[in-house]
Amino acid sequence: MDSMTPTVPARQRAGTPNILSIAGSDPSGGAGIQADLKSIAACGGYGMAALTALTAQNTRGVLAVHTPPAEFLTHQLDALTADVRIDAVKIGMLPDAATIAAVSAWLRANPCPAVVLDPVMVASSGDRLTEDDAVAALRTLLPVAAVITPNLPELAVLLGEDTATTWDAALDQARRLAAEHGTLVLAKGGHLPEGDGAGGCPDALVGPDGVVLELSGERVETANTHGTGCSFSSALATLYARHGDWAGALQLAKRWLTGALRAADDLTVGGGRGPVHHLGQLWSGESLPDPRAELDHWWELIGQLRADIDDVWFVRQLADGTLDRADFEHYLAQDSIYLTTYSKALARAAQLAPTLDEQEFWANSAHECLAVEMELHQSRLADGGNPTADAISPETRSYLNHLLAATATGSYAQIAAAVLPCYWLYQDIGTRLAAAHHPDHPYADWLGMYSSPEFDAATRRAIDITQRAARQATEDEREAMLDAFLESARQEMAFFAQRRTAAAELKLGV
Ligand SMILES: Nc1ncnc2c1ncn2[C@@H]1O[C@H](COP(=O)(O)OP(=O)(O)O)[C@@H](O)[C@H]1O
Ligand SMILES: Cc1ncc(COP(=O)(O)OP(=O)(O)O)c(N)n1
Repeated sequence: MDSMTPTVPARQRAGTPNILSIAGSDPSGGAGIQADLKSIAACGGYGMAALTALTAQNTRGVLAVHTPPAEFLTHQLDALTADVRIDAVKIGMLPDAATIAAVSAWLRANPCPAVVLDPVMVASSGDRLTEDDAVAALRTLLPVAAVITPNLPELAVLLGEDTATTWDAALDQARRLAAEHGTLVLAKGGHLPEGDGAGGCPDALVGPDGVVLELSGERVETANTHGTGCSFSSALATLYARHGDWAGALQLAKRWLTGALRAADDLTVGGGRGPVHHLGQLWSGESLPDPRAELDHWWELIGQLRADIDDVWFVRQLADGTLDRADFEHYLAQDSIYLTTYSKALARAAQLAPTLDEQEFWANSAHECLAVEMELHQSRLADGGNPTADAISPETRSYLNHLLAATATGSYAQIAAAVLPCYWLYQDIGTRLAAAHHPDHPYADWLGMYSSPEFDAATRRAIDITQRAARQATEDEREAMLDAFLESARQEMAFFAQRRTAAAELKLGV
């Protein structure tokens, strides 16, 4: 049978991606293609499977392996390429050299940029899944992969070395394997001995030049870890096909796998090492792993606060144009004080930014903040601006203290999260107040600024940057980001709700 349809690159495809697993069968459902299909489904892909081998296996071990003729694997693969767009491929158990040759020939004829190769050799029960003399053939297949996902013993066999006993040694081996084959290597710490110095179950995506992304995963207390390697590699392929970014896909895959391990003991499958619960998170109502979901979730968390802001006297009166001029000028004076410190937080984000692009965004924002907004504010102040520290209201001081603490001690990701509500809430309110924006509105220029396409674009960019930082953050750092974001949102609310104080009135000559 001829292969007729070229494999289509996977990057950022709209809709559900088609993911092909080329792997062996585990009738107990915890590893092999059964685990792959469940993982693919749980991570939002359409799963397909071409079988390389049938094992007689349960949760205690592998009793027998039957390998169909390699030509029949070629028939399966050709049947798919003749009909189905394949967005990513996961390769698992390849029992012998003939099977490896068939997969290699098919991939040469149908190149796919999104191949995750899990070089399965020995099941954790100790049973061999690949013939000894097939290891050399397996090495020749490695360059077709975008990512290779060996466990520590497999990593060592591929290099012809001893198994790493420390995380640093594992990272070094992964880097050398990546350099040798021009791929990324996912170093997995699941097999690290206790006291190796890494703690938990770390993973790292490693390229020829070193670590691209390192994740410090917690070790979940469960005996049910059968098929973790199969499940992880399928999740990685699926999430890459959905989002087009290996580091982001790894973050999501790791979080999903940790959730599946946490739910593993809810299942009762066999008397040995049982499977992880691939669908546990979906069944308990969690949504699909999605990099956009993190900030959507944050936004939902402040849903009530956003609704409450619309009811704040200041916002209501601003919208209907009845806001007293003295109240508006008091607000502008406080905002001017706020903006001088806020721009310093933006400048600090520029200083810590990991890319030139993000540095430029934050630096421009700091400048805009001072030059454009201050000018607008000061032109409207009765005394021409220049508020002094004496005039700071308790609400402004509290917000500034929060920002100062975040910039003094927080990481780049935390600072991004802390400055985000000022963009996002103003853009949100600005969009709704745009309905009140007509040339005769007493505060038309102010309303116009926060409902402009430029401010929308800047807000979108700040959200995207924060989202990317959240995706690459550790679990602890993401929590700190959320805390910073929620606190800034609360401070925004208090800022809008503040009333003129006698001291401020005196200073501002109201
Ligand atoms: N008990 C556990 N808690 C958390 N993560 C685990 C646990 N066991 C395995 N993992 C993770 O599962 C993934 C695959 O596990 P590993 O044992 O390294 O590979 P394999 O299943 O291929 O032997 C790794 O990310 C590892 O950190
Ligand atoms: C058919 C089949 N393929 C692969 C494996 C190995 O799976 P893995 O995810 O490495 O998990 P453990 O076997 O280590 O639990 C398998 N057992 N069967």
